[in-house]
Amino acid sequence: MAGLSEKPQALGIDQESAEANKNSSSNKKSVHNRLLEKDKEEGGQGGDMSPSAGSSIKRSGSRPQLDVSKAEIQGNVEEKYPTILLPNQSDDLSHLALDIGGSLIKLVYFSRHEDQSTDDKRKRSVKERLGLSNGNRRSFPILGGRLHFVKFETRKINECLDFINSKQLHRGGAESPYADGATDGNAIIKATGGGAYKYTDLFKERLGVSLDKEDEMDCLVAGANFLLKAIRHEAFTHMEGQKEFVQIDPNDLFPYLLVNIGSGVSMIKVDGDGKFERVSGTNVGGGTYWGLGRLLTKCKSFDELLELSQKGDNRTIDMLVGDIYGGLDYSKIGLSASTIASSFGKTISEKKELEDYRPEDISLSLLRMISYNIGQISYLNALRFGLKRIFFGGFFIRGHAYTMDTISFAVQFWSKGEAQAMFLRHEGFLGALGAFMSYEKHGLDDLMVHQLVERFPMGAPYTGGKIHGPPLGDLNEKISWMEKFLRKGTEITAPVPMTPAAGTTGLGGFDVPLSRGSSLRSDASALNVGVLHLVPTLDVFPLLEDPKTYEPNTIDLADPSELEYWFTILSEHLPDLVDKAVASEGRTDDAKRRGDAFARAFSAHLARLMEEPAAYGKLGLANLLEMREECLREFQFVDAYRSIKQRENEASLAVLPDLLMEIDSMDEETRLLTLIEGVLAANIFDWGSRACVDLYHKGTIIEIYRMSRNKMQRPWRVDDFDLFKERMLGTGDKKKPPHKRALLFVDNSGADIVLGMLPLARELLRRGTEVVLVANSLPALNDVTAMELPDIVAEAAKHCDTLRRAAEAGGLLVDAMINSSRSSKGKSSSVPLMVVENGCGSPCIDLRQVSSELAAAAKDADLIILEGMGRALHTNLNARFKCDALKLAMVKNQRLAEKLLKGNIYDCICKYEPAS
Ligand SMILES: CC(C)(COP(=O)(O)O)[C@@H](O)C(=O)NCCC(=O)O
Ligand SMILES: [Mn+2]
Repeated sequence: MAGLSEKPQALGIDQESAEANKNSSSNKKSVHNRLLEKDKEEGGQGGDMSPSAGSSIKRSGSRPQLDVSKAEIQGNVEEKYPTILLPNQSDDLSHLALDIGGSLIKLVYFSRHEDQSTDDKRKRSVKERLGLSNGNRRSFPILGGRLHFVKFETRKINECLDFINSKQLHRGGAESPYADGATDGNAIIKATGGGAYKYTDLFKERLGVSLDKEDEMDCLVAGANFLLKAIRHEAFTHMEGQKEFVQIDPNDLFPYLLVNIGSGVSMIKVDGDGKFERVSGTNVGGGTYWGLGRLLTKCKSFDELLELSQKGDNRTIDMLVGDIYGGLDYSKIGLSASTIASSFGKTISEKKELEDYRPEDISLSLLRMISYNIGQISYLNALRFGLKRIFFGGFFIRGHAYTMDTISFAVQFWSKGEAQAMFLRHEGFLGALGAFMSYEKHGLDDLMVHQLVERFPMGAPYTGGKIHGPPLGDLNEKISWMEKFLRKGTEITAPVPMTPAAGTTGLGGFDVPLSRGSSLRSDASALNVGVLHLVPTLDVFPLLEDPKTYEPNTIDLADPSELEYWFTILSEHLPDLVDKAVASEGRTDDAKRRGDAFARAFSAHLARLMEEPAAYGKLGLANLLEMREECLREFQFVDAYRSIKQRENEASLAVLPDLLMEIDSMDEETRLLTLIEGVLAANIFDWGSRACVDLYHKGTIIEIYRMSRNKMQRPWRVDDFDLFKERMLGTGDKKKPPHKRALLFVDNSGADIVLGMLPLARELLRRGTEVVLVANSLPALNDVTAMELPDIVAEAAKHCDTLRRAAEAGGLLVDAMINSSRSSKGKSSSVPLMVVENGCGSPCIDLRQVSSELAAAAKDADLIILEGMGRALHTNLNARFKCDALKLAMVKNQRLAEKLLKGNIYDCICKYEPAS
C-alpha cells in the first residue's frame, strides 16, 4: 500500500535526542551564570573560559567562550544572578545551520547587526521620561542581527564550502576576531538531511568542523512553526496562477497538517511546538516523478523535467472521462468530460511506442498524476484528523507554479471547496531553519511577528528562485557586480511578460493552470526569500483598534493597472532621485558610480516585481516606497535630500515669527482653522511628488507656500474640520477638557514642519495638551527625522515662549538653553513637548512595527494626528484607532485624487474620527 511499505522518509520523533535537548537547555542557564561568576572572580578579562569537561553543552571550541568587554548588568542588580548583557559575546550564538538534501544544500546563517542607533540626548531623555529600558534585549540574545537564507546545488558542494569559508561562518562570521585563526577541530555545525551523514568527512577535511546531526522531521516542524508564527505572510494559496497571502493567527495555528514532499512524502500532524506525529505518507513523491520522468524522457535534471512539463499537453497521455463517454460529461456523479479518469490510461489503447509521445506531454501527465495523488491523500488525512489547514513544503514544490496549482486543484476538488492547500514562502528552508533553532536557546522561538523585518538586498532580483552565487564582500564588489550584470546582457534584468489571463483549455476540473504559459520563465513565479532582520525595539502601535485586521496599505497593488502605474511613477522619478543622491555626496566619482549602481539595482527590483508581484511577499505601495529608501542606504546614500532639507528649514524658520504673530492676532476659531489650513498648505513641500517638484521650479519656497495657503478653500475634499473644532473648542457653553497627550506624526522638513505642524503643536501645548512629535528614525525623501527635530524645535523656540517652555519641560532643549539666563528648568509648569522616533525609514508607516519609544509614548495619548500623503493616505487612511484621530494631507497626485477621492491634484483631506 502506498506510503506504508517503503516509508521513504519514515523519520519519526527521536525521543532520546529530544530528551537530551531538553536537558541541555535547562542546564544552560546555570552553566552560563556559573561562567559569568567565574569570569568575575578572575577579573572579567574573558580569555579561555570554556565549560568544564563533561558539561552536557556542546560548544564550539574554535571560538572563545566568553567576551565580557562592555558587559552590562541588566534588570535587577539585587538579584542573586542578575542577567548580564554581553554585547560582544558571540559564543552564545551559533551562526550557521545546514540542511543537506539530495539535490540542494540549504544554509541559514546569522550575522550580527551593528547597532547603529546612537544613544543621543534626545533618546536618553525620552527613555527616562517614558520609563523605557533596554530590557527586552536580554531575553532575545539573537535579536539585533539578521538571518540569511542561501542555497547551493548539492553536486556543487565545494561552492557551498567556499562560501562558508569566505564568510567564516563556521568560526562565528567574518567579523569574529577568531575568523582567521585555526580551528582546533572541535567546531560544530548543526545539520540535518541525508547529506549531514554523507558529507561528514568532507566538512571535517575542508573546514575542520563536525556536523551535529539533527532529526529531519524535528527540524521541519520547528522550522514550519517558527515561520508560521513569526512571518506575517508566510503562507499563501495558489490557484490558477494566482498567489494569495494568508494571515495566520499565531495563537490559532495548531493543529495543522504539514505535507513534506521530498523524494517520498511525509504527512505530519502538528499539534504544537515539538508536538507532532507522522500520521501518513506516500512513496509516490518527488523521487517518483524524477525517476520515472528520467527513464521516460531522458531528461538530465529534475528542473529540466519540470520545465518540459510547462510545454506539455496531458490529453495525449491521460484517459479523460470524455474519452470513455464519447466526449460527454459523466454528470450524474459530477465528473466533467475533461476530468482525468486514468493517468497514462490513453497509452494502453494505442499502438504507440514511447518514442511516439512527446516528452513534454509525458512530463506533464506524470507531474499531474503525482501532484494530484499527493493532494488527494493529504486531504483525506486532514479529514481523518479534522484538520483545517494543510501546508505543503519540500523540494518537489520549489515554488513551481504549476505544481502548486495542481495540488491546490486536487485538494479543492476532493474537499468540494471545503479545504485549501497552502504553501510556504520559505518552504525550501524549513529543515535548515529548524536545525538552526536546535542550537541551545537563543531566543529565536520567542520572536514575535512585529520584531521581524524582511528585506531584499540588491542581489534578490537576479537570484530569483535560483541558486546563490559567490558572496559579495563589500560595497565595491556589489557595485562591480551590478556593472558586470549590465554588461552581460539584459535577459536577467528584463521583465518577462506575464502570460495574459487566458481562459481554460477545456480540460474541466483539472484544466492546465494558467501558470503553464511557455513565455513565462520557468522560475519567474518562484518567490524570493529575503534577509530577516531581527529588531528587538519594534512594537505594535498600541492605539490600533484591531491590529489583527489592520492593513496599512490603501492602494491594492494586486490590481495590475495600479501596479503598472506606480511602477512607472517610481521608474520616472529615478533620474531625479539619483541626481539628488549624488549631489548629496558632493558629486564625487565614487558617488556617481554608487548612484548608477543604485539606479540599476532599484530598477531590477521593479522589473522583478513586475514579473512576479508576489516575489517578495505581499506587495503594497508602502513596501515599494520603503524599498527605494533601503536600496539607497544599501549603496550608502545616507540622506539624499540633506541640503534641500536644510535650505527649506532655514527659509521657513525665517518667516516663522511673522506667521506666529499673525496667528496670535486671531480669535480662537479662526486660529484653529488657520492652523489646520497651514498644515495642509505646507504639505505641498514634498520632493517625492513629480507634480510638486515641477512646481518648485516656478517660485521660491515662500511664494509657493503663500500660493498654497491662498488656495485653501473649504470645503476640502474630505472635510471634518467642524467636527474636530467641536471637540477642540466645544459648542456654546459646552467645553470639553483638552486632550491629555497628542501624537503628531510629522512629515516633511521645511515649511511642512516649521510653518505647518509646529504652530499646530504650539496651539495644543497652549491648551494644556502634551505633544509628542513622532518623526522618522531614518531619512526618507525630504521627511524630517527624529534626530533633526530637536534642533529645529530649538530654533523655533527662539521665537516662541510656549514652545521653549514645553521643549525645556520635555528635555529637548538641554543644549540649546545652556546659555539662557532663565533658570526655569525643573520648575516649569508647562506640559512637555517631546520628540520620539517612529522606527521607520520610509515615507509611509506600518503601525504594526513601530519603535518601542513610540509605543510607550502612545500609552497615555488620546489624540493622534497623522500628516502627509505617505502616512495618512497611502497608508492608514482606513486605519481605525482607539483614540481620536485626525488625518491631514494634501493629495499631490492627480490619479490618486481621482481614484480615492473623485477629486483633483492639490485637494486636501481633513479626516477626523473620534475614538470609537
Ligand atoms: C512619496 C510620497 C508619498 C510622499 O508624500 P508625503 O508623505 O510627503 O506627503 C508622495 O510624494 C507620492 O506618493 N509620490 C509619488 C507620486 C507622484 O509622484 O505623483
Ligand atoms: Mn514626506
